[in-house]
Amino acid sequence: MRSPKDFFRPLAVGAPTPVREVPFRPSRMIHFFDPGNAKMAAKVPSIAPTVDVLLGNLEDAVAADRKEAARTGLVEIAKTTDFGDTQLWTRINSLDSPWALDDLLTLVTEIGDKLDVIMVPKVEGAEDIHYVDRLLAQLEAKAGVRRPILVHAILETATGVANVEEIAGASPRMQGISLGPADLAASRRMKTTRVGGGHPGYLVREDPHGPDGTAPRATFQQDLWHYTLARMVDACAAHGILPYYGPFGDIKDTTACEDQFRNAFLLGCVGAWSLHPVQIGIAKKVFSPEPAEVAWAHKVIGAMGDGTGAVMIDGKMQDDATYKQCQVVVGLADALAARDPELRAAYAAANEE
Ligand SMILES: CC(=O)SCCNC(=O)CCNC(=O)[C@H](O)C(C)(C)COP(=O)(O)OP(=O)(O)OC[C@H]1O[C@@H](n2cnc3c(N)ncnc32)[C@H](O)[C@@H]1OP(=O)(O)O
Ligand SMILES: O=CC(=O)O
Ligand SMILES: [Mg+2]
Repeated sequence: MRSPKDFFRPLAVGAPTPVREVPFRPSRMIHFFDPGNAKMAAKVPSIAPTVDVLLGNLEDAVAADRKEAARTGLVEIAKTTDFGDTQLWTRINSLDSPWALDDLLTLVTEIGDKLDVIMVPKVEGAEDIHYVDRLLAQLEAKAGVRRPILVHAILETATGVANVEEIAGASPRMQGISLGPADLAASRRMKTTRVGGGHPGYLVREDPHGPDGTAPRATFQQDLWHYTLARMVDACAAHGILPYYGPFGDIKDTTACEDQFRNAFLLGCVGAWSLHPVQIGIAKKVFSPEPAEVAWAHKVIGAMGDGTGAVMIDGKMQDDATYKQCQVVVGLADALAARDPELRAAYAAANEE
């Protein structure tokens, strides 16, 4: 095992120095597109200004005989598109596939200076991140890439979930983790065929009541993903990296998508994937704190002075802990407002009320 003193040393001579802190850049939606699909690729310049992250997907959803076209397409798009301050990410093929090595070799060599984050699917443990970490350092050094490309893991195997803490802390390149509910369901042998979201069969039922216990008993649908998401959020927070909800596959059910995204937001996630343009606005709405909530947080911070002691505001007790909660909300709102003029105006208006 390497000494902790070496944790922030480059893994190849000439590779850029690893970051000490993951930069917090808004990433409310990671918008997936297939760079080998001409129709989707043509939409990239118009979608780029409307999203926080554009992700050229090379893995699942790209057919085996279209893998090279997707890779080549991404290189072309990265070289010819002005992304402004929108981040460009990619999802490479899984490390046990015949394409992953060429994905990394080609992308870092050709567009390493354009890529912010590489998403690695089906990560099982720290060893997967170590493999990518060293290879990236070698390729960055060879290609003269000057800032380190960060790594994002998808949590989508039972083994990955069992090892989530070590994955989160495996490298200073670790930017974040997304829940991958579709592959995770398969890996765990769960009996859902949906991509994320709830299931009507996963419920609790009210106790028997009424005369002789025969009254109709209400049922309450539960969240299949709560345990994993909460575990993932804790692992990410403990290691100073960012947690995300992944895909919601029922594109037409925008209401349930919004609910699932909001659960993730409330639990600590900073964003989710958008698979279709209709999900972009949902993620933007959900992962931006409500203006009234931001105004409330400012009010608490203002009333708390140096952040210690206890005060009452509108009948609610505030102390050091709620001060910190409010700082989380205000910190996020400030970061989003710096990128999003509409949100900036909405927050300013709510503060003045
Ligand atoms: C479990 C996982 O791994 S999830 C991650 C992997 N999956 C993906 O990345 C899926 C990405 N999304 C898609 O492939 C598509 O959105 C699909 C297949 C779900 C639906 O596609 P379509 O049937 O074409 O949807 P629809 O007809 O509503 O599309 C409307 C328009 O939006 C375009 N569009 C659809 N999805 C996207 C997208 N993600 N990005 C950009 N444009 C898109 C379509 O090309 C179409 O364009 P047109 O109006 O010029 O014809
Ligand atoms: O890749 C995502 C998933 O849900 O599987
Ligand atoms: Mg998957």
